[in-house]
Parts: sequence; C-alpha cells; structure tokens
Amino acid sequence: MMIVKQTVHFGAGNIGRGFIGALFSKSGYHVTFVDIADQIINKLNQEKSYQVKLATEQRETVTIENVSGLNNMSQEREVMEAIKKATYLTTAIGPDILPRIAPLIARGIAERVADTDEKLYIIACENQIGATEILKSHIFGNFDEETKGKIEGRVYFFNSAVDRIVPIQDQDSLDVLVEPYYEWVVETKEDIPTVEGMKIVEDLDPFIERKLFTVNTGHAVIAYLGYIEGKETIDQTLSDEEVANQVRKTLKETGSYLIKEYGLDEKEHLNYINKNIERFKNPFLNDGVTRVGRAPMRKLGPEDRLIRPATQAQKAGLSYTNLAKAIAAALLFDHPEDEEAMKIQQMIKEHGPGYVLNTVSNLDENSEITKEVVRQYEELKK
Ligand SMILES: NC(=O)c1ccc[n+]([C@@H]2O[C@H](COP(=O)([O-])OP(=O)(O)OC[C@H]3O[C@@H](n4cnc5c(N)ncnc54)[C@H](O)[C@@H]3O)[C@@H](O)[C@H]2O)c1
Ligand SMILES: O=P(O)(O)OC[C@@H](O)[C@@H](O)[C@H](O)[C@H](O)CO
Repeated sequence: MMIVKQTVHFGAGNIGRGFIGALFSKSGYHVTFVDIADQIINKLNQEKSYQVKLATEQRETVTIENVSGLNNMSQEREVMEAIKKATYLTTAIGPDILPRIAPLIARGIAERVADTDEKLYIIACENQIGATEILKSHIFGNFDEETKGKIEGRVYFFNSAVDRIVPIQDQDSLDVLVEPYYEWVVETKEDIPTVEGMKIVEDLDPFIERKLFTVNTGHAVIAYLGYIEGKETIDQTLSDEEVANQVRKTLKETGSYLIKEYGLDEKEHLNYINKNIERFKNPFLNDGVTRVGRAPMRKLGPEDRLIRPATQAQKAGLSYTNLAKAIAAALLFDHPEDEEAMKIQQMIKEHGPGYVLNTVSNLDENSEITKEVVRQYEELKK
C-alpha cells in the first residue's frame, strides 16, 4: 500500500486553495483543509478536487486533487488526528485569527509528540512579519511543561513570505482564479521535505520586507486612493496617471529604505518595482479596492506595510511624505462593510486622526510623521 504524505492547512480561502494547498497537492501530498466555513468544507469532501485558473487571456487551468476538509469548530478530534499524521502544518487565515486556532493545534501537537518522534514543520503563510513566530508563542502558551520539553527536534516553526494575488472568488464554487506569478519563501537551515514552488532561505528579513513594502505598500496606495475616487478595482484605479505616479513615488521611498537596509542592487530593485506595477495592472483579476484595503487597523499597525517603512525611512533620514499620504488615505477608508474601517472612523469622529495614529500605529501624537499625515489627511478630505 502506498502511504500518501499528509499536510494540514488552516484556512481554505483564496491563498489556501489557490496557492499553498495547490502546491502541496502538486507535490504529492493529501491536503486536509481546516476551516470554519461549512459550505467550503462540505464541497471539498463531496467534490474532492477543484480547479485553479490563471488570470491570463488563455485562462490555463490546473486540477487540484487529493483534498478534503474538516471544520475546526465541530470536528476538533478529527483535526487533531490529522495533525498527528501530517508532515507540514500551514496557515493562510489572516494574522489576527492565529491566536484562535492555536489551542486546537497545541492539543494536536501534544498528543502527537507523546506518540511519535516524526518531524512536523509549521509555517504561517500570512502577510505579517514573523507570523509563524507569533503562532508559535500562542501554541506554546497552550502547552503543559511536559509537552514543551518534547518539542525540540520534533516540531519546527519557520517564518515565511507568501506572494500571489488572489482576488475574492465566486462563493458557489471551489475553483480559484489566481495570477500566474507566485513566490513562497521559507526561512530554515533544516533539510526539509521538498514542496514544489517553496524557496528556502537562511534569512527571511530582506525577502519579507521587500515583499510587504513593495507589493503590499503599492497595493495599499492604489486601494485607498481608488476608494476615495469611487473606483471598483485595482487595475481600473491604476489606469489613472496620477495614481500611477503616486504609487511610483511611494515605492521610491520604501525602495530607498530597503536598498539602504539590505544593500539591494538599485537597478534590480527598480526592476522588481516595475514588475509588481505590471502585476497590479492585470485586467483579468478584477481585484476589488475593498479587498486590498481590508482591515485598515491591521494595515496601520506599527510593523505593517505603511507605518514601518515610514518610521524606518525617518530613522534613516530618508523621505516619507508619500508614505504619509498613503497613511492619510487609509484613514479615509470608510467602507461600511469593513469592521476595522468603521472602528477607525468612529475613533476619528470622537478623537481625531492623531489619536488613531497614536493608538493603532503607536506613533507619538506630536511626531513629525503624525503631523505630516494629519496635514495630508486634511488636504485629501477636501
Ligand atoms: N489573497 C491574496 O492575494 C493574498 C496573498 C498573499 C498573502 N495573503 C494572506 O493570506 C492570508 C489569507 O488571505 P486570503 O486572501 O486567503 O483570505 P480568505 O478570507 O480568502 O481566507 C481565509 C479563510 O480563513 C477562514 N477562517 C477565518 N476564521 C477562521 C477560524 N477561526 N478557523 C478556521 N478558519 C477560519 C475563512 O473562512 C476563509 O476561508 C492573509 O494573511 C493574507 O494577508 C493573501
Ligand atoms: O491580504 P492583505 O489584507 O494583507 O493585503 C491585501 C493585498 O495587498 C494582498 O492580499 C496581496 O494581494 C498579496 O499580498 C499579494 O501577494
């Protein structure tokens, strides 16, 4: 009997099905998706496969097989059993959800390490610096002392950077439309089982900062300016020359910081910026400004795509006025269906924008960055 390699992936959404789960399936793994959405889980178990469609003129399609689903609310025991058999455990669930799934993962691991020395590799695939480290600390918070003593050499935690634009999908189907480009970078010095498309590096910092502060900063600029202008999609917004210029100016600021911090080659970095601007123009993706702008409290966090490059640029004596404009635009994102946007609007109404920058972004209310953002906020509001 052939033993199929097993992997467990938390979050059967866009990145889960359209990217990470698909790579594992292509690498010969059976993928058990874990999610709270019954509709997706039931479909995975009934249909046992789905299609990943490329957002190109030809719409090339790949069939993803060897997949099933579990609900982590109603099938805790089954999820723990899946964790006990897996080689990898990955997540693409949203950084804020990681603490919620940690207790069940910890229970699965506790039973596993009591039973076997087989190695388990855990990788959070989220747009956040050190996401796996964060997940690890929540998992460890749920271990007893005996389990903690059994982790070394058995369970490994690797940070990663994950890059593929996957827009919101038609909810009636498991199929996923994705852009052709992808990059998945994992930080480890261990010799780990091969997964097609996984790139291993010893130091993730330059990769995750380059990705977050180019792809995601650029994306955020387009989303928030597009939203203000009443645009629907990223490519539609970017066809406005003024927005395109603003994206370039902002990525020049993040680029100056990245080049200085990591000794990147200036020409190569400019090529990287240009390549990403081309990705944003993809007319087949139909990627909404409200998806890309989603969760602005997270995006205005001190370590995220707007604030960190601005504070780092300031520290390095570099320009940050275009980043300040992007932050100001984020403060104007008042999409009624976005809970975080609504919270920010309420805070602005009660205490003003400086208060948001202080409480959400950890900026001093009298700092130069805060003053510049507030000035640009008042300008944009006109
Ligand atoms: N979509 C992209 O273009 C993209 C690209 C790179 C990275 N990312 C990152 O990947 C992560 C996932 O993004 P996405 O676009 O796939 O989001 P998504 O909303 O499509 O998928 C998230 C999935 O998690 C599930 N979920 C939510 N709460 C849960 C819980 N408590 N337990 C189990 N499942 C739960 C949801 O039902 C959903 O299926 C985020 O961190 C995002 O920043 C997204
Ligand atoms: O997923 P978020 O909310 O952190 O950011 C929105 C988009 O910028 C993001 O999903 C990109 O599409 C993705 O990071 C591309 O790799």
